[in-house]
Amino acid sequence: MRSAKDFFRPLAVGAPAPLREVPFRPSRMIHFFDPGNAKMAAKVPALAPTVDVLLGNLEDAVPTDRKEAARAGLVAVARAHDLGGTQLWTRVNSLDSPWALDDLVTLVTEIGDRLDVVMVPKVEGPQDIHYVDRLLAQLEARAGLDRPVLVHAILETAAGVANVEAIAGASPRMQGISLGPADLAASRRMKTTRVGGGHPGYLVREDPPPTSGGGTPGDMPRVTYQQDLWHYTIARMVDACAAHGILPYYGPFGDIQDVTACEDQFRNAFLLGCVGAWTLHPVQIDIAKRVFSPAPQDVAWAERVIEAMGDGTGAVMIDGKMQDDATYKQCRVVAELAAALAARDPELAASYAAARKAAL
Ligand SMILES: CC(C)(COP(=O)(O)OP(=O)(O)OC[C@H]1O[C@@H](n2cnc3c(N)ncnc32)[C@H](O)[C@@H]1OP(=O)(O)O)[C@@H](O)C(=O)NCCC(=O)NCCSC(=O)C[C@](C)(O)C(=O)O
Ligand SMILES: [Mg+2]
Repeated sequence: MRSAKDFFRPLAVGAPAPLREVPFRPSRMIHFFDPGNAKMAAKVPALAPTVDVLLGNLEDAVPTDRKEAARAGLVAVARAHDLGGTQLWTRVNSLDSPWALDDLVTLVTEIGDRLDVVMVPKVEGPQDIHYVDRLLAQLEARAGLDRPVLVHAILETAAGVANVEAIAGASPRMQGISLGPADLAASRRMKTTRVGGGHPGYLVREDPPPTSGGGTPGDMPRVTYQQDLWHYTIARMVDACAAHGILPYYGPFGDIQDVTACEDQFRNAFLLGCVGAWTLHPVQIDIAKRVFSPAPQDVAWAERVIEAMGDGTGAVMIDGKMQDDATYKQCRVVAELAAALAARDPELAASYAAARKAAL
């Protein structure tokens, strides 16, 4: 553990100073593409204005014999296109793989000035972040970068979940954490075979009605309620991130055709505190945009409460509901998120303005 007084010191001579706060930039969807797939890479200029984050994926889903092509493809994409306000992230290969070192060395020295965040898969504890932290500092110094590349961890091992608080606070570079439900399920020896989402077998059944003679509880029709396999992990991840001032994300939803269940999973994560999710296919982009942007009527309500609460202390009644210092804080979360998103999304800004007008 570094001493508190050294925490914000650069880890290499000539490396840029670490940031004191994670800048809040819209990241409702982290859109995955394979930079070694020429057809997908060709879509980058058209995709960029439609997403908050474009992520060149080098890890799982890129076959072994195309790892180098994916890395080279990402360098080419970053050099060829100006992505405007859209962030460029990458997911490098896992730290125990034969590719991770070259991924980091090549990307930071060749396109470090274009790269906002490096996503590190299969993080098991703070030691993984410390390794990447020092290496990035050395590479930033070599590349002459004037701002640090941030780090995002994927929570996809049982050890990673057990250490999530320490991972979140391991470095000032930590930008956020995403759930990695597929690898996490395997690591935990869960018996699912999916990427995120629920499972019909994970349920609670209502109590049997009182028996009056015949029949056993096993014979009676009873309603069942499917439960959320990921609730515990997401809630824990959100707390770890919030406690350390970094951002939590849902991660991927693999049933591309089931847009309804995707929206449900994304919305649960949004309500619990996540700021975005991964989009694996273009059909998921608008879902994430819709879900991770506060609804116009919620924003209008939040602004009304903020106005009525003045300096944010005391208690008032609005439409039969008590408002006080704590509801004021919740409303500020919603209103501040809406303002940050609207600054980058004129369509959203217009829908907020219309709801504000209707609420007058
Ligand atoms: C699922 C796949 C194979 C279906 O790809 P497809 O071509 O079969 O689908 P399609 O519906 O036929 O595609 C329609 C059009 O969209 C294009 N397209 C399709 N996807 C994209 C995309 N992402 N970005 C840009 N364009 C895309 C595709 O090229 C096609 O273009 P066309 O109309 O011109 O022919 C494809 O969407 C894909 O490869 N997506 C990314 C998969 C990926 O990155 N997986 C890894 C992340 S999840 C993960 O790693 C787990 C985790 C965290 O680690 C853990 O839980 O452990
Ligand atoms: Mg994974």
